[in-house]
Amino acid sequence: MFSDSVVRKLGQGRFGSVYEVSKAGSDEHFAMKVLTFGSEEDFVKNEHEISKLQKYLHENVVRLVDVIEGDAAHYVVLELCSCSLADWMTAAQKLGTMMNRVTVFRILQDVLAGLGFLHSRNEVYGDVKPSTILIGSDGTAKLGDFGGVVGVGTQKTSTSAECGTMQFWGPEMFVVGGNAVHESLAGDMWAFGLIVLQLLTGQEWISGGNAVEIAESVKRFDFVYVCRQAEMSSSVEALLCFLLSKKPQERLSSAELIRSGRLRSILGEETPLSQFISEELDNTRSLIQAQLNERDNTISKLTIENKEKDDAIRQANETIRNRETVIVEKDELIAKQATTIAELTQKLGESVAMEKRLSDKPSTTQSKVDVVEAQVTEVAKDVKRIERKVDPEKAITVWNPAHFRKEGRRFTSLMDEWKSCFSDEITRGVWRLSIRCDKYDMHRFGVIDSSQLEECKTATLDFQSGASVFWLSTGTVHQDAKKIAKGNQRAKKNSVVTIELEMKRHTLVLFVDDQRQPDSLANIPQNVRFALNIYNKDRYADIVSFGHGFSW
Ligand SMILES: Nc1ncnc2c1ncn2[C@@H]1O[C@H](COP(=O)(O)OP(=O)(O)OP(=O)(O)O)[C@@H](O)[C@H]1O
Repeated sequence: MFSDSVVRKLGQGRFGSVYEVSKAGSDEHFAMKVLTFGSEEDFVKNEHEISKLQKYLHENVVRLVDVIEGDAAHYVVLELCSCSLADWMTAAQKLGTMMNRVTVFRILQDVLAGLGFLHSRNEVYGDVKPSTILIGSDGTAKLGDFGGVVGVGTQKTSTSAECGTMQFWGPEMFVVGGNAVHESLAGDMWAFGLIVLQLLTGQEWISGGNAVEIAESVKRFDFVYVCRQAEMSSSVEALLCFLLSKKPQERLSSAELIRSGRLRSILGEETPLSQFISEELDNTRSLIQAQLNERDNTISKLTIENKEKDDAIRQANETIRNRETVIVEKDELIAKQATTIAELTQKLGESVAMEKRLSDKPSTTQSKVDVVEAQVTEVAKDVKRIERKVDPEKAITVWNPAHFRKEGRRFTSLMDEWKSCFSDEITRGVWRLSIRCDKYDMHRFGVIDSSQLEECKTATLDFQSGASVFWLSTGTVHQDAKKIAKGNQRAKKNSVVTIELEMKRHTLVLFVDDQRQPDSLANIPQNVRFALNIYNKDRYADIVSFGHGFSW
């Protein structure tokens, strides 16, 4: 019925919060006290307070409207009052005003009536203080908190946290350890006396920050001294003498005080009540309004602050979420890099192992070198044998044919004589020889008929002898020593010139810098060798590549 209709928070007690609520479907407003229960003990305490409120109906007791029992709290719906006496006194203090005697009288009379009602039923209110006295919408003061109500003589010892504010305990209530004993009605009258003094002087008279200091302050308290200080009338002093006596049995009971009419005679004597009523109600209203405004301001300030805090928290959460995403991405990147590193490390390990395997086999390599060198020696002998047959007049130098097999080999002529080199005999397949000369002047290379080889070696090795079938000389391509190929490009210094021999078709094709030249040679004999021929000192030719080629 009252859910979802909270208008604002009215106050906060030790055992719960109080809210203004509106009743669904009506304009009626109430106060709702939320008494939570975390334990069986709390539950019993709440039930105690509720049962007392249910039991006592009086115009100076706050009216209980309804009780709703939730899973973890009792929702106690009460008549809505304007404020507590404590709120009013604080507001008056802030405005620098004092309550006039009539107001004071009216409030005290209401409180006394409430206490008298409870006391007549042998109940100790147990928590008389400005914050438990509520001012109703018509200005009537009411006892508003029944959590401390106990039957007279009930041996109830409670801690300061449970039973009201220690500043209002009578001196007899203090027992060892800062606890209170509530068993007599006189305790309520002491607190009532303190409220009289506080309302008349606008000041609190019991001080102290902790239980021991407060107990000391109560025991030392001397109302006569206070009355003199505050220049109270003797009649007020006389009244307080019967309320603030250190001996409980000397205090007036609520019934005696009501019967005696002392409150009216002392406080109401100066001005007839009627004169002040309307003025006082106005004052009350403006004070209450001032206080309500202040509360609203505080609430709106807190709302703004809370909103700012919420925004800040939201932003911080957003930043954290973004950072978490970046961290996850970085983690993934690191994981990927770790995998790559592991793979590379494995590959490195494999290549180190391979290197080690290779370096462990020097003897194999060495033996290959030995074989090659032996072959070279054999070939050198061969060459010498051939050279011996050469006509010294027309001597030519023949290089080792094995040179052809080595890419990058450079042939150099140091003397002014022909120098030649012939590859092994070629009978089948496709073969290519690429060569780069410092100058194509006096360089020749091509293929030569094997059957003509001896003649070529012994004769001045001039390809014009007819033994040659194809060659390049002074940058020009020649065929059969006579014919200059048509349309073929001239080779320049450092051009790479390639000849491709195809033994199936018996053709020889020329390339200059990878450009196939139009004029090629057919009818190449069955058995041929590649030939390289240099004339002139300090000339050289590099074999760029030699081996099986591809047919075009
Ligand atoms: N019926 C009511 N109408 C208007 N305001 C109320 C009502 N009941 C309580 N309040 C406000 O809520 C405040 C807290 O009330 P509550 O009874 O919970 O605690 P208290 O008696 O002030 O303190 P404690 O319970 O700690 O002694 C009061 O001081 C008062 O300002």
